[in-house]
Amino acid sequence: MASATKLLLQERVPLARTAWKLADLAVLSLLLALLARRAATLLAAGGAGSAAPACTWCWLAALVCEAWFTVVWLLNVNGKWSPVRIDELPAVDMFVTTADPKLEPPAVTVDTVLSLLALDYPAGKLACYVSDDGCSPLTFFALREAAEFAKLWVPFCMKHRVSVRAPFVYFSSGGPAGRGSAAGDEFQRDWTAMKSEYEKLASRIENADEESLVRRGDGDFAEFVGADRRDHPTIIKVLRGTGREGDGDGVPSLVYISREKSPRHHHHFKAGAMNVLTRVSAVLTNAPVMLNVDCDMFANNPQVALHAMCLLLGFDDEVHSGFAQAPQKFHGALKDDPFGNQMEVIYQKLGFGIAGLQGMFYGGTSCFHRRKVIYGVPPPESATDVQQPTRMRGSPSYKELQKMFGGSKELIESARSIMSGEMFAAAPAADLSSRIDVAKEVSSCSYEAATSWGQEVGWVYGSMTEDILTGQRIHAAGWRSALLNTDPPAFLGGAPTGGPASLTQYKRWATGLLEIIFSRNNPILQCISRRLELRQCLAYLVIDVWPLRAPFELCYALLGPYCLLANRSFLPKVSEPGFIIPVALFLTYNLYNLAEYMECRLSARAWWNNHRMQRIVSSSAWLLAFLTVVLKTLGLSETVFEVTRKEQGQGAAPDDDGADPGRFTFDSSPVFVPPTALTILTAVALAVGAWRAVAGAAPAPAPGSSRAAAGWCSASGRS
Ligand SMILES: O=c1ccn([C@@H]2O[C@H](COP(=O)(O)OP(=O)(O)O[C@H]3O[C@H](CO)[C@@H](O)[C@H](O)[C@H]3O)[C@@H](O)[C@H]2O)c(=O)[nH]1
Ligand SMILES: [Mn+2]
Repeated sequence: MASATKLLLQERVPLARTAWKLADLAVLSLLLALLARRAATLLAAGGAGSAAPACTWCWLAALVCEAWFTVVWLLNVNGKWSPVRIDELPAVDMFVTTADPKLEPPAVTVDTVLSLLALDYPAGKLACYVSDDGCSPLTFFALREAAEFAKLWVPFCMKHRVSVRAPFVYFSSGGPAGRGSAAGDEFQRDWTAMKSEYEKLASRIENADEESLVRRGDGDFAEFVGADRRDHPTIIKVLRGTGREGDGDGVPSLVYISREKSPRHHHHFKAGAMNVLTRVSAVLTNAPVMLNVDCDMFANNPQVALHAMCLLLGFDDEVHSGFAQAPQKFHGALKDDPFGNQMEVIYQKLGFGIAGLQGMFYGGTSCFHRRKVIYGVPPPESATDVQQPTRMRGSPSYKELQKMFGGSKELIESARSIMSGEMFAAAPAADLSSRIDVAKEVSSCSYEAATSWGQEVGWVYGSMTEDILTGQRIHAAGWRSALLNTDPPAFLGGAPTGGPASLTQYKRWATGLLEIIFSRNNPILQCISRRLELRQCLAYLVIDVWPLRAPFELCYALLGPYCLLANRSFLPKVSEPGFIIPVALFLTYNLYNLAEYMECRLSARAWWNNHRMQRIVSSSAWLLAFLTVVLKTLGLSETVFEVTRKEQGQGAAPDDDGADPGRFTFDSSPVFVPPTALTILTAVALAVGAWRAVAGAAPAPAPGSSRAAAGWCSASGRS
């Protein structure tokens, strides 16, 4: 039975068929009546011989046959009597966010969207929604073209069981040869045709020009005329799908959304975009499961949605999988991780460790959520928990729902159905285009005013790292999360290349994490007042304190040069017995670290690169994040989400100028000032120390102290 409390990996849902059962019985009674009549006639004929049938043996034979037919009918009735529903997979709404056509080329977004449309999952149960915070006619144009291309691409992927369904990645990974058993003539032909279609698509997207698209102003682009990305009404376009069943050609629905923006309203960056996606999809398809990916995170494993269902439906108790998060992995990653942003060791060591506590953090992308979890519903057995807000208990009234979800009647009705826990509800909307007005209503800037959106409902506002904050709220409600670790990896994305982009990303993360610490959502408070487990709370703190590490590390890094310059020491001297302790610590700590990299099958070079980046990040990105949040707290500045630049097929080849893409580059950003200053200072101090050691070898105490300090400075790996 489908029940809210117990969902299994497999389900038997009985179907009601009363009318059919009555018909079964009617036929059966008629058959029996026929037999009775015949038997009676035969008996009568045997007795009186009066109204004897024309042919007795014929009647006898007929009786035997009809008796047999009755038996067959009975067997059939038995077989059909208690059927169950088959093919019970819940619907999934898939969200893709993009924010800037320059930093996030539309071709990248298109690749991601196509990989989602071609997932191995019933097409009628998938719908893909793209949020475009850039309000870009180019992005819209690219998606419109992709929607056409999908009609060829999806059937091709299904027919030939294509393994990677992001076309750019697929076609750049070589020719059709050696693609499994299907590599026959037909495959060769289809492959060549498809490649040429894809190249046409890519060049149409590449050559599209914003001005002429808008100037031509053909119907589709009318709404983009004069639209400023920071100030424009909502644009929603149904690119595919006149209903839950898509267009009936086996390709899921696709909807483009550029939410309303106005300078008078804070748009809350990605969190705001996700909340609009949540509401728009609620009034269109209202799937009980939602997947979200960044625009550069394509589905690398076409079965990922099926795998996710194993986690979402497979536990005896759904509390174990409020959401299923796939590890962030990167495609075309640079060799030996020069910018320390592939996070493999962090994922395998810390991530898998946390998966053993209350569960993996929500990472902002590559995650399947239950919609009701996003709506703030606590896990079943805690429904009566005293710590839950009253309005979450039982079934909330219309008024309560209105306070939480806002004024849209349609949204409230859809939320009610979701909160009841029904995973297999029937499709609400027949024709997506017929509900655009409702969808626009719920995506307006003012819709969230005086509702729970951004607080207890949806993606939580108030941190640049909205993912960690939102996941933490879910854990604090008592849910656990599951790790979706598939082989091949579920999703692959791009890691930023280059020093500046990488440090900007680290700075944003650190800023957001510190914002969490300084807010009412601080994990310690959540642990005390809600259901965030203590060890999970400590796990959140491991990353939340990133920016707080900066002042301490900076201070420690300054001690070395200071001691060298001032000819003092902050470590035991070589001659002292305590000297062995820092040396042993230094060696053990680094060996421990190196061993972790070895165990994750990474090179010593990768270990060194990561170690180096850690020191750079700490004295640059984390330090600046620390200062940014201090300024924000003092009300002197605002924090801003700086989008990471994405490149198509990144990491594959060196830059145009032939430079090594792993080489560390700088720009004029203030983020580089502290580490550069520190490096210069250390170099000077080392020179002074060395000079003193050589020139002043006579005065007894100095050399030991300088050497120990110098050793420690380079030991801490600062570069
Ligand atoms: O105003 C905005 C800003 C960003 N985004 C989207 O947010 C996503 C993530 O942005 P990106 O610049 O790629 O950030 P990353 O640092 O790579 O993202 C990681 O960290 C973010 C939190 O800092 C999470 O939101 C992401 O999901 C997670 O992958 C992208 O799809 C953007 O298009 C928006 O939709 N609106
Ligand atoms: Mn990203």
